[in-house]
Amino acid sequence: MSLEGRTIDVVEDDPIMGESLMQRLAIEGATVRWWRDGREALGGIRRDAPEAVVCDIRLPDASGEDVFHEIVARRDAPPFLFITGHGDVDQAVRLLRGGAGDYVLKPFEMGDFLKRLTSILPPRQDGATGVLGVSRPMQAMERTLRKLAKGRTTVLMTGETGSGKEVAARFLHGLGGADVPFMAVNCAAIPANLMEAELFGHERGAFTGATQRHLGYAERAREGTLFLDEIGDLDLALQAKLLRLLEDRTFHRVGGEQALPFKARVVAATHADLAALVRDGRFREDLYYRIAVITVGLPPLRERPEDVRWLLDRFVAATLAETGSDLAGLSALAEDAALAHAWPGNVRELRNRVERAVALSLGPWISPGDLFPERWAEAADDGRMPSLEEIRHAAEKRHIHRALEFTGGEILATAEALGISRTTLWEKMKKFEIRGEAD
Ligand SMILES: Nc1ncnc2c1ncn2[C@@H]1O[C@H](COP(=O)(O)OP(=O)(O)OP(=O)(O)O)[C@@H](O)[C@H]1O
Repeated sequence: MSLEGRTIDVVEDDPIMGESLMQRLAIEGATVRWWRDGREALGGIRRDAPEAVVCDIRLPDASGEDVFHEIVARRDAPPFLFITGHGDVDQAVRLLRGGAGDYVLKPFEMGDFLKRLTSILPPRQDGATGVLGVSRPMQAMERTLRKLAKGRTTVLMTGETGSGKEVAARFLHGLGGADVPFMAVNCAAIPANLMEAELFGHERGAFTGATQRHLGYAERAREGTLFLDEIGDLDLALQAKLLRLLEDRTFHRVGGEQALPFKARVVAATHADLAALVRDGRFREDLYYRIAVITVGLPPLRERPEDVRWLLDRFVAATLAETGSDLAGLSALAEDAALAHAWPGNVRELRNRVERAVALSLGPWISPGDLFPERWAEAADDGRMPSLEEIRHAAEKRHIHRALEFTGGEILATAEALGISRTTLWEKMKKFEIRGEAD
């Protein structure tokens, strides 16, 4: 079994050991990131969600055991392969009991190391990832959703507005395969007094104006998905009814006697801090625990620059095709401006900006001013035409970033891929203020 395409983080302070592990794992086809102390490792592993971690037990600022304990407390924690000296074997055995994957004793033979690492890796997921995003956190999220595809476990999607909670819910729904409905209900948009009848339906004559039987969302969802958006805005009385629906998996139409079976999966979404709403008495604690069993967090777009590029490419291509525009595409400077932007409205904002830019750009290339007209208008100086040199530098910088990402930050491989020497690459990285992940 090869390491082709696997994502592995190495936590090692020894430069020689670190470099040789990086090289060997890259040769095996893995995407590798290297962290040199505990603090760096904690941030990096949390952000990147690798499939496995190779970790030295002794680090300058912490022990590998500390790093492991911090990470293992998280859901979907990757397995650890510890590198230990003879003096640390007791500790390594303790770690194994605590759930670490395995350990190798220094000095070790590379073949044995690779075999052990391969054996602790989680099985490959069927089907390609990269539907929701290409960044590591989004790929990890996709893997989680694929695991949840079968069954009816309730899932809570959290994340800032526009980060893609509904898109992720629809993706999960689509994984189910069957041709069943996805019923989306915006709990913030429906008035509280109408919500019960909307959700559970009503019988004829249940109240004034109920001239016919009406099937609610819960019933129309059949064996599909009931997507409850903005669940934090659900009225307290309705929260009690929703809890009963989830506990008993039955419901009554308003004015109905008969208990009807509820067969759908509930996916709830919120951009609010539900735990805080529970503390304020605005959300039932029992319902909170019932729906938060599996919580999937959508990271804000500003924390995943790889997805900014990927989404830009997709949205620009799609919008050009849809509108029949003859624009050449996004300029390198516009992409840089997009990468520097904080995207408070997340993917929704990105999509809107692209659509507006395509509609308004005078071309041939979409400029930073097309994407961010408000900023362009404010800074008169910026309204000038970029020089050829600026365009060339921006393109070079962007391409070096891409190559570094592609090789997992491996300098030699990046230089080779770009057809320049290692020194030239270093010089350019310095000039463009690019920090290598592995330097
Ligand atoms: N991974 C993605 N790929 C393509 N488009 C996406 C992706 N994520 C979000 N979008 C687009 O961004 C917009 C907002 O997405 P979505 O409605 O899923 O966000 P949300 O988190 O549910 O927002 P809100 O909290 O405001 O309801 C939609 O137009 C959607 O098509």
